[in-house]
Amino acid sequence: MREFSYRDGSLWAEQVSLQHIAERFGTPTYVYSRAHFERQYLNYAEALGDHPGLICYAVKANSNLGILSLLAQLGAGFDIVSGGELERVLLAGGDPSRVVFSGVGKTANEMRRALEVGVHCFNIESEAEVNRLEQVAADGETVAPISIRVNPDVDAQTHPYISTGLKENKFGIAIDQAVEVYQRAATSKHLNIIGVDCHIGSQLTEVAPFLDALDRLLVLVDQLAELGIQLEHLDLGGGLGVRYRGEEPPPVKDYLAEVHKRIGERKLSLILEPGRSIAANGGALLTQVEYLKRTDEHNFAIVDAAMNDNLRPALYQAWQDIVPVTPNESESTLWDIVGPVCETGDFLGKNRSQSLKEGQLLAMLSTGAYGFTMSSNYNSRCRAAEVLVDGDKTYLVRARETFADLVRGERTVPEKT
Ligand SMILES: Cc1ncc(COP(=O)(O)O)c(C=O)c1O
Ligand SMILES: N[C@@H](CCCC[NH3+])C(=O)O
Repeated sequence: MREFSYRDGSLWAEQVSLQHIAERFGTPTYVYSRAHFERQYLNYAEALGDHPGLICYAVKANSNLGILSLLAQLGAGFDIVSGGELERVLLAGGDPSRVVFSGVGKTANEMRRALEVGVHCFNIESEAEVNRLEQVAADGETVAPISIRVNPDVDAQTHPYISTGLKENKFGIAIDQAVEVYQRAATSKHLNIIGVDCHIGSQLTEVAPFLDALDRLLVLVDQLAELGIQLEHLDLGGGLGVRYRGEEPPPVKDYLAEVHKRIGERKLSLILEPGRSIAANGGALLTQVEYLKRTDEHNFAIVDAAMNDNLRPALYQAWQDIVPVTPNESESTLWDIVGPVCETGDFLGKNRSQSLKEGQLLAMLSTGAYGFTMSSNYNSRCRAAEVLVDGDKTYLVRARETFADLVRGERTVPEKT
């Protein structure tokens, strides 16, 4: 996390101290580093080299308009999974012709809107979806560009909840049925087959599973070419994993060098949909210690951020570093760092060695991806503020929610008559 570092005994994001951000915007607050997002995106774009291709940032990782706009300004493409994400991309100035639309449950309305704005491609996940998209395109007297998401049945060797490329997962079309679905789609004058895609899982720290999937996809690409179905692109889905706690993901350029070697002379452009590796280490969740509570079993530090702000520890038992904004020299003890939500599973970190005081500020690191986007209002908690740091400037890119936001659209009912 190069952009988050200690200076003069305190933690900074780029040229702004987190202490200053907490004083100005309160806690809990997500803090993002613009430089990190830009560097990570450009790392992918540069690794494409002279090969044709498109980096479609996975909006689900962090969909704040500030983040999407800075990526749009760099010419990024976007991978979306809902109509809401599409509208965010458009509002942020993203180019719809660089958007790929993934997801197993696209509604007819979402398809219509995506056709209207001209997305690059629909990543189709089932035969039923082929039929629905064909109908929507026919009704609109247009042609929908499509790719079929195949499920290559490879083990991504990641957490089972974020593994998506095995036969038992709900995603994609089994690779041994893909030819049949392509042939069916090829009969339609309202569908234009342009690609193939897959996504085998997230937080992969080895390239081998990606390359296994690629090898299987290339067999399919060649088979389709023999049948007269020539694809223009191959989309390998999400990006590499990140370092949360000692993981060492390989450099993107090594990964893409292997990919290009395998694609060889085929006239295929490459699409990637990285989310986590662009966003995760560009964010920190700032929180304040409310209470210290010691029991016979445990020391609990109750902080003002909770599972509704960052669900990853509760959902995946994920580890993310929690560090003091201003470290002190006192002796450390083990703490469970927990939130105020009424759930035993509401923790941010367990058995963390810290020297803590009430009122102290902590930063939960590596929370730029799947942090705010997975947050909720559980326990009627207002969602956190989001602040983007750019050098010595700070932008409040999402105001902290208020009680009025919490109850917007709700109403009470009259007394029973
Ligand atoms: C279809 C698709 N593309 C891209 C991504 C982003 O993956 P990652 O954040 O691991 O780069 C995901 C999420 O895992 C996904 O489901
Ligand atoms: N939400 C997950 C990643 C899921 C990716 C979505 N396909 C995480 O926080 O690790």
